[in-house]
Amino acid sequence: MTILRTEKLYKHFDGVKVAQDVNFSMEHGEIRCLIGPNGAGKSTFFKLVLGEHQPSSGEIYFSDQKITKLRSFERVKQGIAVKFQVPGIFSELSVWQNMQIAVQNHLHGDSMTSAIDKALAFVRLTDKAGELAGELSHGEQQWLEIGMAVSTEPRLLLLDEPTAGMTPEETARTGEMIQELNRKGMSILAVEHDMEFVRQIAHKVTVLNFGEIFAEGTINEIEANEEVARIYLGTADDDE
Ligand SMILES: Nc1ncnc2c1ncn2[C@@H]1O[C@H](COP(=O)(O)OP(=O)(O)OP(=O)(O)O)[C@@H](O)[C@H]1O
Repeated sequence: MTILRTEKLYKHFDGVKVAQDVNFSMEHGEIRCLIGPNGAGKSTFFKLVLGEHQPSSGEIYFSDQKITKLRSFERVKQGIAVKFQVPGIFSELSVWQNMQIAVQNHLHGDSMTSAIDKALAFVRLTDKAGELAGELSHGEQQWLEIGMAVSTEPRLLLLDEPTAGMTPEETARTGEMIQELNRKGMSILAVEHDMEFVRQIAHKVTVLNFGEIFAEGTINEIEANEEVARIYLGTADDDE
């Protein structure tokens, strides 16, 4: 059964096509990585899924329910969460207060407290609950955001470059976190540039180019695809 599916999705900005006939589908329980050159339309695709952009045409289905016309908050209620690349934390508030903001529209009282405790333990920030979010390291800030995104136990988690700016250790830890969430049943769609990280987590990879699905397959298939290498990975021999 699919968790996310798009049908002939198109998005134009003033005549410029940024999503073209995108027929995307991923299964429940899958970790999918979305890769592609700068400007390929990866963030736009996320925003379409989240309802931050309306498609020019086409449909979006979440767990077989059509969500194309739902507003963003309604999609969140259905079980879609996101962690964008640009930090969405309030640096002058504490780690706990940030978590509270993420959860308060969904839970109250004891259930809110226990959801926050659980999420903070998961991202290993329990000891830092009282610290200002702005004083956390870059990696910890990213994890706080992951904690905020998963605190409501979404069924689908969208991650936009979750390891950007991280040290190799932080990147490895983030990969483990994603795999742990996935073992608990969460489906994950991640935009990622770090191919080593993609190899660590992805069940399958989708390559976008000029708003179109250019290729799809396992990481081995994608890395062996010379056309992908030419447009993106920069490893193909162009000299022939
Ligand atoms: N609101 C907008 N108005 C007009 N054009 C836009 C808008 N948002 C994105 N675009 C254009 O759509 C194209 C796809 O952008 P998008 O940010 O989705 O690419 P991306 O694959 O996420 O790139 P990157 O890897 O650099 O983040 C780009 O040409 C961009 O300039």
